[in-house]
Amino acid sequence: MSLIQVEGVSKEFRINRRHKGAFAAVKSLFKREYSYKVAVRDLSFNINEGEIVGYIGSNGAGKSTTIKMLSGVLVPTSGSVIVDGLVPYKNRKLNARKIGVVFGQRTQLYWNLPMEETFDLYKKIYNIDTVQFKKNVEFFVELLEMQPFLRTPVRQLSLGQRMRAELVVSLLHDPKILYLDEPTIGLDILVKQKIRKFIRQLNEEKSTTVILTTHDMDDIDQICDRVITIEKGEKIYDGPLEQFKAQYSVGHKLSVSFKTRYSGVNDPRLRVIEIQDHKVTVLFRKEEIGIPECLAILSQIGEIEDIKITEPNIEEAVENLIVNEAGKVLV
Ligand SMILES: Nc1ncnc2c1ncn2[C@@H]1O[C@H](COP(=O)(O)OP(=O)(O)OP(=O)(O)O)[C@@H](O)[C@H]1O
Repeated sequence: MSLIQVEGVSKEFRINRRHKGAFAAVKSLFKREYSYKVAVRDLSFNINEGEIVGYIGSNGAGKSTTIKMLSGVLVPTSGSVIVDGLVPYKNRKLNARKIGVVFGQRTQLYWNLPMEETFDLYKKIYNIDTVQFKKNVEFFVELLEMQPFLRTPVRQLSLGQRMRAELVVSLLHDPKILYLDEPTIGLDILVKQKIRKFIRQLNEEKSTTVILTTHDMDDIDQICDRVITIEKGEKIYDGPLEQFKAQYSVGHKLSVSFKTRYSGVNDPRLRVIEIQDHKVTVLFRKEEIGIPECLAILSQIGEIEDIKITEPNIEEAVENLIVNEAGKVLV
């Protein structure tokens, strides 16, 4: 049976309607008016133990609302959520022992305490066995290279150091599932790489199931095996990352600079997307035409000075998928 089972889940928020003016404020004391916002609609998916799933979509698509229902913070309006045999909102305490949560924009750390003492505090909160605790602290501190700043108060840590600390406190009690909401937001590329590598190692060594929401498509590319895409509250894709990229990417990009002015190419497999004097950029699909053949065709136009090939990009694939789906709705 799957570790996480989401079946026909919807979440609707009731929003207080406010009218302008003093009279309207008085009137609203007697008669409240509401509007409703459907944040998630008829959502279903299953996630097995040990999977790393990227949960992606545009701003306001419903990602955080889903994670909050999985972690028991929000109650679904309809449908069922079962996490490791429990209904999260009905068993918040038990569920909390099975999950770790990191929200990139919110902290679980204590400003004035150094990490060493914060770890001790979490040991008490979760009542973690001493042997398990020591083993975990050692393991995480080494993997995330945290030794140099264990005794520094949190308020003096950099954003990257704090994010590593957030990860550790959410993992000290060995949760089966880790929910990560924008874990690399605002970090420099070196720290991002460190965190991505850590998440993969965690998954390999402890089989932790990871659900990651992010707008950074490199996170998805480098961490996840499977992608679920949600748009306007509805699931629009669920499958392997590689299939997602192959199905929705616009293709490889090839930019060629000529010694002389670019004079035009006529092959349906090469889609010209940009022309600048001596330079042309074309899109092509590797299934239709290989790079050597592309270059052979382009070299007939003139002498080539420089080339640049860009791999399909997952960001474009997401945009493409959303445009496709919007088209379907309109038809
Ligand atoms: N407490 C709330 N009350 C009313 N509406 C809400 C509430 N929380 C979320 N919403 C609305 O539900 C929709 C989904 O929001 P949600 O935060 O889940 O999106 P998201 O995919 O996480 O977006 P982002 O990528 O911007 O964080 C949005 O339209 C949002 O405004």
